Amino acid sequence: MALYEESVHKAFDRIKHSKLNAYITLDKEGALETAGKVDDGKVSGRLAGMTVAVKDCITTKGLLTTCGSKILSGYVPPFDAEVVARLRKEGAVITGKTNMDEFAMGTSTESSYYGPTKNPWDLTRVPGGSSGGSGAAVAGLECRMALGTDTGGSVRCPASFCGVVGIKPTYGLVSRYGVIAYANSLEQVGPMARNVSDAALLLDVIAGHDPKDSTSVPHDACYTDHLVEDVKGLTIGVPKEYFGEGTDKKVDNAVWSAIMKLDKLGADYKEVSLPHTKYALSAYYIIAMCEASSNLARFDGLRYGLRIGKDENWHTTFSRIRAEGFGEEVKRRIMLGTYALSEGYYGKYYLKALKVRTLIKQDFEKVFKGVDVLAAPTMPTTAFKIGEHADDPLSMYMADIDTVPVNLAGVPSISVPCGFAGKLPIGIQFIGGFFDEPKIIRTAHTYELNTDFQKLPEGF
Ligand SMILES: NC(=O)C[C@H](N)C(=O)O
Repeated sequence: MALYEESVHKAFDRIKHSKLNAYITLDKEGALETAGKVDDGKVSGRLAGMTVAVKDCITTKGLLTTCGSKILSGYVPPFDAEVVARLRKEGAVITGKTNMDEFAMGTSTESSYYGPTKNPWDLTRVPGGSSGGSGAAVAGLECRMALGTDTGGSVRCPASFCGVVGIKPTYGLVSRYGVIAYANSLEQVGPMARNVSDAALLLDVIAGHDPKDSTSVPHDACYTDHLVEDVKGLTIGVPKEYFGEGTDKKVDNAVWSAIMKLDKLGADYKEVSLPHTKYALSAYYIIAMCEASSNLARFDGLRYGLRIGKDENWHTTFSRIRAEGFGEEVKRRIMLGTYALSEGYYGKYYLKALKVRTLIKQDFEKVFKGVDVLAAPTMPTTAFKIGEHADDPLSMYMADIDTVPVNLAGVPSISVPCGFAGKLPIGIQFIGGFFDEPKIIRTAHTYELNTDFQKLPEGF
């Protein structure tokens, strides 16, 4: 059997016996077809023959796309998202659609209608979210790389919990055309992979201007050119608000060891402050829920997706479909977002949150005048137990404390493994200024080359 076809068979064999529930939909037939064409020399490109899994909120022509929700049951898009079209153009072998928190709302992948995904390092724990299926599939060798989306940490959190690499690009760098929107002003599609080189390669393919997305920015760069081992003269800022209280001691220590390692390799570090960090979570959740309440108004089951009961008047049918089709967390956010946007509360919540967002952005702009990159924990803890936050949504929101400021500001960040607490991986994030992906990729790559935290979970 030819080389790439064989690698597809291997991946699908692993998936068949997997306990992870990383995928919602598989496309073995399509994957074998593309791999066969690569083997025959009919398809080529920078990702030729490489297996890539795609988060289920990114539309794929002819392939079920559910966003982890019952309301999109049976929805098969007639078009590809721009990022998917770019994958195909470069010869990628798309394995299938990965599990996720419903409409990307969550930090654990537990809110998926299709059941929770398990963490390959410990099956009793969550893989992080909302791109938990992508993180688990990469860590569990069920694909070589994957796409996720990061609205408030959804790529970096599962990267951290699953011991892989994840990038949240600068806002506007990657097209959102064909990405089912949760909170447009915050989200970006980002690569996930087992090492920085693969993540940079995937970013090369998906980044770049797309006239079909009005927020897409013309900006050319080759990220794989920056896979150099060199941090000499680089100044690393260590934001004091990201350490200490609320952060697991083991996470704190691992991140500090990473900073010391980079110092030894020739970088300098200094403590800095991002003083508005403490307001980031509230601002993020208000803005994200407001945008979600507006975005999700389009799901009425009348044109596509779930259709139940017999059709009655418009209002009854519409309400029944939405009541049945959306899960609890999605409903909570629609209601809270609608409330925050309503007359009398709009100024008090939504407008205020936007003002806080500006202050947070300014914090980053100021700090990057004195440092090249920032280093901080990606998550304040390692992967938590499935069900641990089930009855307390607020405690789940709190886990996003270190990731959401980056989305509010629009700057890029990369998460890489930096140690273990017991058998559970810990992640460090390197944050850059606008379009400073080359710098954070160089820092992460140099760090990765000088450490050995790129391990496979036991049994894989
Ligand atoms: N979508 C994300 O980036 C995840 C974030 N925890 C949220 O629920 O909004």
